[in-house]
Amino acid sequence: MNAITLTRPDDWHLHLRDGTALQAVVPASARQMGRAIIMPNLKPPVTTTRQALAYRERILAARPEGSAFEPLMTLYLTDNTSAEEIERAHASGLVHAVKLYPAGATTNSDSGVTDTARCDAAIAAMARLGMPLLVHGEVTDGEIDIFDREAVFIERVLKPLVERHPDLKVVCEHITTADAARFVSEAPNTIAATITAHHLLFNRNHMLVGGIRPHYYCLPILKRERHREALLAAATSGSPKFFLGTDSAPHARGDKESACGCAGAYTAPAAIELYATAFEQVDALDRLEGFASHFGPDFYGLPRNRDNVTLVREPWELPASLPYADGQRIVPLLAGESLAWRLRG
Ligand SMILES: NC(=O)N[C@@H](CC(=O)O)C(=O)O
Ligand SMILES: [Zn+2]
Ligand SMILES: [Zn+2]
Repeated sequence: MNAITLTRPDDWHLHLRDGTALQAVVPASARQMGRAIIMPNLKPPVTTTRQALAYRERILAARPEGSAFEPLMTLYLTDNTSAEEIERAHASGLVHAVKLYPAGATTNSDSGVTDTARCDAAIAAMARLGMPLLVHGEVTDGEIDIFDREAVFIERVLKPLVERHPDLKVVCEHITTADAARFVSEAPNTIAATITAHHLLFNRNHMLVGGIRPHYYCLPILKRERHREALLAAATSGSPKFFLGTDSAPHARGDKESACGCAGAYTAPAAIELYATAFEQVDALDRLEGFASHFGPDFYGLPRNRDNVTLVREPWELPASLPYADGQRIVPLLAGESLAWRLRG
């Protein structure tokens, strides 16, 4: 096969930042994706509908001329989020989900939730309104090994949460383990997951063997090969519970190549090509369209995109770096390396 045409994909987990960084990264996603669920972990976080709508305007203004890219906004859940704020968000028609960051789990999560019991009223409102809760599923307990934090979160936090709120729609974001893939597969249809391209392509050896490679460092951290294989099996299974979410998380080169480097892989410039590479490894390119373009909107209750994109088998090299905020540069994942598939146009 030398070309594949798909319904235009959407990105159900994307970081666009703000200010000049936003200006630098929006065109990459807008070129590929019809829509994207926009993460609210700005500084300060997007905790109110008003902030989300203002942020949406800034994203719209950063789109290239003629782009129809549609940002789907989210709120950042805190211990103090009220049921009224959830109702306001839902009534806006422009805020599509609410994001749960356990406090301290990842980049800009200091204002996150300390105990989900404190958010019961807000979560009950979401369950009632059919608004999905998007979960960064890692415990933050210092005693739990970083490679175990997702599996422990499922047992300690997620299972009790969905038992308390059986109608709640949940997206387990950027899952990285066989444990999470199994939990989602066996759960009711209210529970789905996004999977990043980098977790489908790489394991922890890629990050740590032969030198430490900071551009592979993201959270949840890359795991063992058996977990990568389980994720690839889930993504290519044809199950509508698993869909595309890049977790493209831009950080300036100096913040990544550092003694204490930031977590996040910048994958937006080659997102669909990276997914195609992963799917082709297991001869499952015929399953890419469902994962990339159908199952996400179906879960969120939105229409599928009506236009198409075409991927062609045409080797190309990712740039070594790209312009970023305030004269800084950003290094995309697989910078300087070659990919077999290229998005046409
Ligand atoms: N994935 C990451 O490693 N980083 C994300 C935060 C997140 O999605 O957890 C970021 O905002 O930089
Ligand atoms: Zn996260
Ligand atoms: Zn993320």
